[in-house]
Amino acid sequence: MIDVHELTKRYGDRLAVDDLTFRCEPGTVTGFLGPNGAGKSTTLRMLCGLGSPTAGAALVCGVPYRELPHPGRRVGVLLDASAQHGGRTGREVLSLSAAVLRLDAGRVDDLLDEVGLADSAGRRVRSYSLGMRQRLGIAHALLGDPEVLILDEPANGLDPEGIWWMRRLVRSHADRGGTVLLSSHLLGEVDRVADRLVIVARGRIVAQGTRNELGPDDLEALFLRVTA
Ligand SMILES: Nc1ncnc2c1ncn2[C@@H]1O[C@H](COP(=O)(O)OP(=O)(O)OP(=O)(O)O)[C@@H](O)[C@H]1O
Repeated sequence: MIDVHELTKRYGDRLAVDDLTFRCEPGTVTGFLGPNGAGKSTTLRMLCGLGSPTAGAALVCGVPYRELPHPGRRVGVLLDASAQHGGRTGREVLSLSAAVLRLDAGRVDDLLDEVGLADSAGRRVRSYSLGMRQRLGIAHALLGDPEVLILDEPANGLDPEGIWWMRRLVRSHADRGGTVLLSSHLLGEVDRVADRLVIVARGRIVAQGTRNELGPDDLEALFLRVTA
């Protein structure tokens, strides 16, 4: 469960997030859409404890992220796939986090396999392509088998097979009762996988609901209309 309530973030005199309220229920995928600079990443960062709200609340599993006793086992986060240390191998990145989460080593190998990095696991991350970093970031998010996934542009850099795989992964996570909040500029992808949409512009929600609730327009037309 994700609960964003009257969430506001101000940087100096710039209002990046302006009084957002929405909820993501277990068993659903929520697509979080908006033009560049709309406030999506700022919102996701606050949900993951990487920034404090100026006002309002960003709750995951009922509490602010920083108050979760075992966050890696509750919430899987992919915000910036390039944030991993370039001098570590893919396997080292996952093994370090697996040790923190007290997972057995087999989990790392299973995930490397699942994300298609088994053959590159011994290579340093600095030699990875963008798509490979993205796959590693996804493996990292899944490591603790969390109920909530918060993913910022997860398809970034993925090849067509990777995008297909990502869509299935997100869908099956929700179908097993998980909660997914997914930010992306790929409207067609979001349209295929999301149960609900939250569209923001200039820090404010300009539309939210299921596709049916949002009317018959195709998503691109709807997006352009509500964000204009
Ligand atoms: N650390 C910061 N200091 C000052 N302003 C910031 C900071 N981070 C973000 N902003 C501003 O907040 C607003 C929202 O930015 P944010 O990165 O959340 O948008 P976004 O919807 O994720 O955009 P994009 O689709 O381009 O990633 C922008 O005007 C941005 O310039």
